[in-house]
Amino acid sequence: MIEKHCNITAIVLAAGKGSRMHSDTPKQFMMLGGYPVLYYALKAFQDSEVNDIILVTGDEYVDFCRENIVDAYDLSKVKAIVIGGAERYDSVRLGLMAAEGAKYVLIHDGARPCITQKIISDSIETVKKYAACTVGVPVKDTIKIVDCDQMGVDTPDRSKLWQIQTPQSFDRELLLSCYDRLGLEKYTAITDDTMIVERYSEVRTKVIMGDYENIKITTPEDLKIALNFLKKDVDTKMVK
Ligand SMILES: Nc1ccn([C@@H]2O[C@H](COP(=O)(O)OP(=O)(O)OP(=O)(O)O)[C@@H](O)[C@H]2O)c(=O)n1
Ligand SMILES: C[C@](O)(CO)[C@H](O)COP(=O)(O)O
Repeated sequence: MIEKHCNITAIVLAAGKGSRMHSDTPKQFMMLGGYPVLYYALKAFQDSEVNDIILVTGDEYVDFCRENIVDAYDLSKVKAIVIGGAERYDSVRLGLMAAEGAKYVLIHDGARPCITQKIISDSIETVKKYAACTVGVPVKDTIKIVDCDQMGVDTPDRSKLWQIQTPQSFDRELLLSCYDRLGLEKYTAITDDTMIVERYSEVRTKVIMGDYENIKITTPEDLKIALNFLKKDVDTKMVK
């Protein structure tokens, strides 16, 4: 049975250092089209059917986020600003613990500003049915497995490969129980939350179509690409 009325919380991650961006300012706080990168994801959730937003950031950026982003843009659904951890999954765990009362959580990279309302509503509809869901897109290029000398080892069948994005959406109790089983061990190879659910539960994650524009800003050229994707929305907002 699909539940209609339950608390849905977005957990927006913004505690990374952005080492691959090579910028003094973490990428989520860099300006893009007149707004901080992080603003776009928060605004998308503010305008969506999620009830609350938990923002996870570095301890030195809590005041900055509150004053310059949450209050400045009247993002009233942000119920807490939580201090993150060393790895992405540490930050998720801390956000998850703060999302008390949520039946479902949508975990999203603050560095993915091009998220759409369709992605959010499709994720909510799907997590209610499957308990674990991620958005992604089928890969367009050939993917090669290489060894440490960068010599080709194998070429997986592309028809089975998807590039995974966020939000990743879960029944909160399910994800919490998987994080409990993960414990405090350190795994550098954990790059998303669906891996944790695969490893520590029997639940299979439903993968749904995201959007090729829902890119993660990781390296400098991504800023130019995202700006193009966002430009029409930015122009519309600017004239309001
Ligand atoms: N300890 C961490 C690491 C990452 N993130 C967040 O997770 C998202 C995806 O991570 P990534 O792109 O890897 O960001 P960084 O860790 O900042 O980048 P890098 O790996 O280049 O240092 C980002 O919104 C980032 O702020 C986080 O909240 N806490
Ligand atoms: C969660 C993620 O965005 C899905 O593509 C990605 O795995 C995050 O990886 P990162 O190394 O933290 O950027």
